[in-house]
Amino acid sequence: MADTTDKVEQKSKTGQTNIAQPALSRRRLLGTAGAVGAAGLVVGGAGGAFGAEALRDDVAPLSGVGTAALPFHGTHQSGIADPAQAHGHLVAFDLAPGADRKAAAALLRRWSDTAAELMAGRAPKGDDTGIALDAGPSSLSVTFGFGRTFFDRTGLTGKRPAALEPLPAFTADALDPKRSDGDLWVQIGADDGLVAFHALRLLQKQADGTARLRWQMNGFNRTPGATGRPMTARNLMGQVDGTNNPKTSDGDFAAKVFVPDDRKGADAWMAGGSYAVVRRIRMLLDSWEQLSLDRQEKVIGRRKSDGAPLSGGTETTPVDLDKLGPDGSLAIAGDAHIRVAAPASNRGAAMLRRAFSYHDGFRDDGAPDAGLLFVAWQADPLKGFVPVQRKLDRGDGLSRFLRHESSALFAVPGGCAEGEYVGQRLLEG
Ligand SMILES: C=CC1=C(C)c2cc3[nH]c(cc4nc(cc5[nH]c(cc1n2)c(C)c5CCC(=O)O)C(CCC(=O)O)=C4C)c(C)c3C=C
Ligand SMILES: [Fe+2]
Repeated sequence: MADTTDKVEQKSKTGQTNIAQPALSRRRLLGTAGAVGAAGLVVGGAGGAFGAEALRDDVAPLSGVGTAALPFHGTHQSGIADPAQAHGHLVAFDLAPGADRKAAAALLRRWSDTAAELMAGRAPKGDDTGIALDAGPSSLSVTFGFGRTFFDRTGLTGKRPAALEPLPAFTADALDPKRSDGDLWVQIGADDGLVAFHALRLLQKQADGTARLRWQMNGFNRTPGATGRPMTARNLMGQVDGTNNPKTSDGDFAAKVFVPDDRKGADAWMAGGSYAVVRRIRMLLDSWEQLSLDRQEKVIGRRKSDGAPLSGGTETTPVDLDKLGPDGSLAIAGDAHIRVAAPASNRGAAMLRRAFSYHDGFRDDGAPDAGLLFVAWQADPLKGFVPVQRKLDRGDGLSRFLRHESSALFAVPGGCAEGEYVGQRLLEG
């Protein structure tokens, strides 16, 4: 998951703007006041002496979540380097029989135009459902990608990137083909559930006749403002997840995540783009929750409370994989998830993890059908997800609590300029 520490500052770094909205709805203002009031109640309830201490600087002021907007136009698509939003929809479509390259281009144009309007907080052109009428953009992002099968169906086989070769089979895979792969992929994220669903519904309607829904998954993350101490998000196992992601401020961030601009040959159209590996990973929460806190922390190699590595320090302290404990054993166990997944254990292989949690009810045995919609972004899957998953698949401490249930790989082109649409360089180049 993308690092969400110091979210306000990071959002501005990644191009997010706050749209001035003089007409904030009454309900929105009441909601903010209500949240502040609730925080006040907690402070008051904790007693007088503690009340003063609770007014510490590290409690962030609540802000208008609805006013934040991400840019649709630019070098890269939004929804990659930006912090993951509170609500997510991942959707794959297959082209309808007879839909050709021209039809696909028209669809990407329709989708891009609509996404640009919605992300700016404007009403879409044409018919609207009204689902998000009184809401601001709420950090909406809409990100489009192409699956391997798209290229044959549109006569573009010659432009299919080598990086879209199918992912290798892993021994722990229990993949459902109906919820895997797809010709087209749309990732929608927003900090408001109605704004996210509104985008999903409009794009689905606009696909009518050209593309059919193949699979759809819904996810969530912590809502901005839900905690007074904004930090890296937690997953459904309770772990702080996303700490050691590449940071946008790292000198080599772009090299790890985005396809370089000087790309030549069949996949030159992918300049500024990225490859998304999408995996629905169910967590075996009944088994996981039976582990003691100590065992859970050893499985990951980090403390559960604050995400600090077991080699010492705070969440952001670099991990010391060589550190020995007082008894002479490794502070971070040999099979700890962060040891096995670390770039240092995988010849530098790195990816940007930007996940959503999911909960789809309960299975027949009563276990939660819940886990992670794992989305990993990288310039080349063979230098990111693939070598790391190969290593994890040999059995890190976490693997026995996970089931990989679906998988897909998409080529996500760079962003487009105003007046253009995402994928234009592929479809018209
Ligand atoms: C193939 C790549 C990875 C899969 C699949 C994966 C699944 C997965 N991970 C967690 C929880 C955590 N992962 C953490 C770190 C981490 N994970 C990967 C890769 C995959 N994880 C990497 C590359 C790293 C960073 C390693 C490092 O350099 O230190 C952590 C620790 C905090 C963090 O750095 O993010 C947690 C927690 C779950 C629950 C999961 C599948 C459901
Ligand atoms: Fe992980």
